[in-house]
Amino acid sequence: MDALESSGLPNPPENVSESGAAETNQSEKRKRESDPEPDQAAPQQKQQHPLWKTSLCSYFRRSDGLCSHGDSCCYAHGEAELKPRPDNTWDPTSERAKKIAKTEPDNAKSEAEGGVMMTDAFVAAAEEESCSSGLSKCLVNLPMKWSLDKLRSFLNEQGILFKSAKKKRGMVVGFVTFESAAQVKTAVEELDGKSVGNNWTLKVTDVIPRSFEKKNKTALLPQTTQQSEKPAPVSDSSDMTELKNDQGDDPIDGTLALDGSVSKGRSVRDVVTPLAHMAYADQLEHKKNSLMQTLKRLTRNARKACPNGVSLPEWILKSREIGGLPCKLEGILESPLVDGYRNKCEFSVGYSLQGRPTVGFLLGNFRDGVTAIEEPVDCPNVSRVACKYAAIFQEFLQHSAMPIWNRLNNTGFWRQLTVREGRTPCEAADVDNPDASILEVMLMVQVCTKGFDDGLVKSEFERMAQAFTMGAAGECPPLPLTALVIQDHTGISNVASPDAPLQSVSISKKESDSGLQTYSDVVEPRIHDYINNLWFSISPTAFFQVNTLAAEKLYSLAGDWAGLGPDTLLFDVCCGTGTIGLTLAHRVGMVVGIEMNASAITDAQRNAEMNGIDNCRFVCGKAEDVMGSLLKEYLSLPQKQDETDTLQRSEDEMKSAEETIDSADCAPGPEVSYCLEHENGRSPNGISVDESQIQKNCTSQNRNTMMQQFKNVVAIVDPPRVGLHPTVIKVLRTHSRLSRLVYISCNPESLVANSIELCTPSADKTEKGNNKNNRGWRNMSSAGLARHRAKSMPNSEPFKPVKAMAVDLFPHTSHCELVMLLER
Ligand SMILES: C[S@@+](CC[C@H](N)C(=O)[O-])C[C@H]1O[C@@H](n2cnc3c(N)ncnc32)[C@H](O)[C@@H]1O
Repeated sequence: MDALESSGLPNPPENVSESGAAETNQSEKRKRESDPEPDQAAPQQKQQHPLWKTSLCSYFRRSDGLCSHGDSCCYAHGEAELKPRPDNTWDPTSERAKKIAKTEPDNAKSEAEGGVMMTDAFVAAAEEESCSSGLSKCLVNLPMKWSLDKLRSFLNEQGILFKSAKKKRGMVVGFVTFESAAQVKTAVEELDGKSVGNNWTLKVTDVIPRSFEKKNKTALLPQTTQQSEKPAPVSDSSDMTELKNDQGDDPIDGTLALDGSVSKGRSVRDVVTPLAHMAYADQLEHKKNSLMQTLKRLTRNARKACPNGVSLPEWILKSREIGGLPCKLEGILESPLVDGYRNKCEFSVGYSLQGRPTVGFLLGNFRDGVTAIEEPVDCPNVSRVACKYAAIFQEFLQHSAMPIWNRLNNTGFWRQLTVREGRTPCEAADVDNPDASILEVMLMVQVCTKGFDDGLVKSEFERMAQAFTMGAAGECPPLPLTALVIQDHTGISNVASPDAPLQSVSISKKESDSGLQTYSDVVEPRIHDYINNLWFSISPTAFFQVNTLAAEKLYSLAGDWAGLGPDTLLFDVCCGTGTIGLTLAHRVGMVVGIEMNASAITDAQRNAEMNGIDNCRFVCGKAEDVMGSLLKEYLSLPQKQDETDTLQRSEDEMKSAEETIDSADCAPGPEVSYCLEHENGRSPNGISVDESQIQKNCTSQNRNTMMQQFKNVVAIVDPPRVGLHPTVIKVLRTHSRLSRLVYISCNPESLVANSIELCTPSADKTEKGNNKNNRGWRNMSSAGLARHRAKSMPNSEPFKPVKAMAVDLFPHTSHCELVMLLER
C-alpha cells in the first residue's frame, strides 16, 4: 500500500487552470464522487493530517463554492482556509503562491522580512556598527544581473542619499549604508514596494549583524590574489547547495537552500532537511502528492502541444480516468535507511553566525546574501562519521595559518570538505547502526592555492593530514580513513570542474607515524561500494548515487520495467561509473554506456573488469555528441529515401532552434570535447577515437549482424537535474528501433519537460524553426519551452507514458527519484 492510500486522504484535486478543464470536468466529478468519504466521525484526526487543507479544492472553485464534501473536505475551500504545506510552500495555484512568485525573482522565495543574515566581509567591521544602529539596510529582490554600479546609479536616479552600497551580480540582495536616520527614513519610504527590473517588488529590510570575531589574517592573504569583485555568473547560486554533488544533479540541501534566504531562527536542519519534522510515512505521502501535481503537467502540456488536426493520443484521452495523470503513479518506494543514509556530503567552510570558523552547511542561499555556516550535527541525513570528520576539520581550521575562503571577495584558501563513504554489501548492512557499515572514507579538501607560498601550503597540508589521521584514530571505534585528496580550485563557486587538479596525500596507517608519508600527483585515490552484489570502484569526482541502498531499488525497478532479455541492446545514457548497465548486464545481450566525465568512464571500465562483466562498452563523450553515431552504428536500418530526406530537413530546422536555446539553459556542465572509447575486454587503457572513427569502425556488415542479434533496443536514461539535451531527445525520439525508454530523474520538472517532447504527436508538416531572433524562450517555463520544441520535432512516432514510480533516495528532503516507462 502506498503512502497516499495509507493516509486515508483522497487524491488531491487537479487544480485545472490550463486547457482541458472542460474535458476533465465530468470525469473529475465522477472521480470526486467516488473518492472515499472523509471520515466524518473523526474530523479532529483528519485535521491533524500534515496535508489537511494545503491544496485548494478545485471542485469548490469551479462550482462557485459548492463541494459535496462540505466542511469535511480535506481540501481548502478558498484562500482563507488554505494552509501552508509542510515544507512551507503554498499550493502553486493559490493567489498567495502567485503573489510570492511575482515578488520573488527567479522564484526565489525570499523570506527576508525578518532581516538578512550577513555574516561575512560584506558587512565589514566598520559597517557592523551601522547595522546595529539601523543605518544599514538590505535591499531584497534586486535583479541578479545588476552590478554595484547599476545599484548606485539606481539609487542616484531615485534621489536616495547614502554613504556606501554593496551588491554583487548573481545576488538578489544589496546593502546600503546611510549617514543619518533621516536618510534611512527617506530610502525606506521611496524604495520599499517599488517595482524594479521585470516588475519585481523591492523590499527594504534590516541587516542582522553578527559578532564577527576579528582575526587579522590579512597578512596571509596573497598580494596577487586579491581577486577583485569579479562578476559572479548567475549559476553561481549553485554554490549554495552544500550537499550537491559535482554533477550538480544531486538536489539535497538544494531543497530549501534554493528556496530562498534565511529568516531569523531558521536552523541548518530546517534548511537542509525541511521534512525532518514529519513522520517518514507523511514525508512519502507529501512527495507523492507533489509528484502527481508535476506529472499532470505532462498531460496538460502534451494536450496543448498536440498539433491542430492531429488526434489526441489515447493516453491523453484516458488521463481523465486517473485524475489527469499521464499514466498511473504506482507509488513511492521507501529508502531502506532513513537516517545517516548519505554516502557523500560536501561541507562548506566559512563562518558561523557567531563568527567562528565552521565546517558545515550554508544557512540559506548565497544569492540572497546568506553566507553563514552551521555545523551539520542536527541534519539526520548525514552520517555520524561525516559529522565527525567535519568537526575534526573545523577544529583544525581554528588554528590554521591559512584564511578561510571568502565568497564575497573570492579570496582565501580553505573552501570545502567532501566526505565520501564506501559501505558493506546490502545484505551485510545494519539498518539500525548504519555507521557500522561504513568501511572506507575518502576525504577531499578543496583549496585555492593561487598566490600562496608553496612551502607554507605544503606544511599546512602536512598539519591537516596529521589532524585527520589523529582525529580519526582518536574516535572509538576509530573512523575509517582510506584516502585524502586535495582539489585545487580557483573558480568563484565551489563547484569545480571534474578536471580541476587533484593531489593525493598518502595516509599513514600506523598510529605512531606523523600521518603523512608522501605527496603524489598521480591520482589513484578511490573508494569502493556495493550495488546488487557488484563491487564498484569510485574515483574522487565521479558521480555515485548518494543513497546506495535505495539506489539498488531504483536500478532494479528500472531493469524490471525495461523488458530486458538476451536479445536486448541496452543504452545506459549518462552512465556515471556504470552502475545501471553493469547491474543489468547479466539480463541483456549488450550494454552501451555513455558518460561525459572521463574518470567516471575509467571507473566504469574498471568496474566491468573487477566484476568479470564482458558485454559492456563505455563511451566517454557528451550524449548529445555521441548518441546519434552510436545508434547509427548499432542499429541503422536501410531507410527509405523519402524518410531520410524528411529527417535530414527536420534536423536542419531543429539545429537552428537548438543553437539559440542550447547556449543558455541546456549546457549540462563542463565541456568534454573529445571522445574516448573503451572496448571492454579488448583495450584496458581505452582507445582514443573521434566520432568519425566510431562510424568508420562500423562496417555495414557488422551493423547488420548487430541488428539481427538485438531485436529489442532499450534506453535507460539517468540525466543530471537539467535533463536531457534537446539533441539527445530528438535522436531517441526519431530512432524508430528504440521501442522502450526508461527515464530516471532526480528532477521531475525536467522529466516532464523532456517527456513533452518525447510524447507529443508530431505535425504532418514540421514547423520551421524561426528561433534565430526569438528571445522569448528566456522567460518560458521548461514545459513551455518543451512545447515549443515539440513543434519542430521531425515526424516520428511519439512515445506514450506507461507507468511511473518514485523511489525515495533523499529522506527528510522534498526530493526523490522518479522513474517513468515510455513505450511505443
Ligand atoms: C544522475 S547521474 C547518473 C549516473 C549513473 N547513472 C548512476 O546512477 O550512478 C548523471 C550523470 O550524467 C553525467 N552527464 C551529465 N551531462 C552529461 C552529458 N551531456 N552527456 C553524458 N553524460 C552526462 C554526469 O557526469 C553524471 O555522471
